[in-house]
Amino acid sequence: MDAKKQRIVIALGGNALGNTLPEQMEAVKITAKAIVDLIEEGCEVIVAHGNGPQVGMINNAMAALSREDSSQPNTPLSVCVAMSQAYIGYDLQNALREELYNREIHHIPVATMITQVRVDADDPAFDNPTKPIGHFMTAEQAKTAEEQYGYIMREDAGRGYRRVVASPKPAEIVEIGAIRSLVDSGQLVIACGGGGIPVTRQGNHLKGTGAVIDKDFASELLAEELNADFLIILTAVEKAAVNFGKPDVKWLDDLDTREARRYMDEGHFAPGSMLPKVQAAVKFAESKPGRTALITLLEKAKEGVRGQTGTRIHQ
Ligand SMILES: Nc1ncnc2c1ncn2[C@@H]1O[C@H](COP(=O)(O)OP(=O)(O)O)[C@@H](O)[C@H]1O
Ligand SMILES: NC(=O)OP(=O)(O)O
Repeated sequence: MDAKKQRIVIALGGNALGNTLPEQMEAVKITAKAIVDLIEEGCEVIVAHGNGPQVGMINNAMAALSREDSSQPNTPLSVCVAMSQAYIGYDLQNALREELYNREIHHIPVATMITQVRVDADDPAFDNPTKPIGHFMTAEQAKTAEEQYGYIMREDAGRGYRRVVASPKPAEIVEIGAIRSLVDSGQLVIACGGGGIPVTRQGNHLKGTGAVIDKDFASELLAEELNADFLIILTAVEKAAVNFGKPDVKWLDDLDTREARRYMDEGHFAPGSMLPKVQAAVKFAESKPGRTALITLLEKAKEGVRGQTGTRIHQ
């Protein structure tokens, strides 16, 4: 009998998708290779992804349209998240299909699930926007965006200014039943894109809400719900570090959740970038014995699964 396949939820970060339309079309080719490598290793893979640059771009375009044409009401941020899921899912599923075919793998259909994620209407995050979206701006451009459009702008880790929006925690993946059916039938599923379309429940009605959920937390919930063995967060660094950016930087290979919590308390992981990844990794590792989270570079995913690199977080 075949050994049980390792079930892996992969969370793709910004470098897996690029910042512009042409960049994304190129980036997804490399991303698809890394994902299909894992399938060839014998893993069952579910793909989730971010949308920060894309949802900002879509939101700006829709706002410009409504400024030009007063008959066009502005598009809610939740609808922009839905648009970003479809746009990114389109590029990713095309690239994955092509890569599977290039390797003569014809039996795995690829599907993108438009995914709604319920959040709590009373989540305190609605009163404290923290999630950076869109492109980076200079201080001058940021001031103009604040004055002209009422955006809330924040400096982002020495890289420039970005708009920030509310980022409530994911409470429930609405389409989890459909996702599970597709995954269990052997399909390669892209789900919870951009953290999921944020909705609140009003009786039977799900109402879109103006926020962008962190894809690290949504991917963690997806991994728990699908009873995954592994949560892999693919980003722009091979490992998480303590004393990041300092001369005495120490790259982390293997951490138990107590050590990870200690490093978080000591402030080693930047909020809005590495901190949510480590928080999501710890939550997943503590959700059930045997579950492991891995943070590594997109290009190192295969070596990471083999235990050869990345930061592994376990109980
Ligand atoms: N302690 C740390 N160890 C490693 N990287 C860190 C740390 N703190 C902050 N970072 C930064 O976090 C970045 C990853 O976060 P982010 O750019 O938000 O990722 P993504 O878009 O892939 O979700 C890394 O590229 C690195 O610059
Ligand atoms: N939604 C989200 O977390 O997007 P990024 O990963 O691009 O920040």
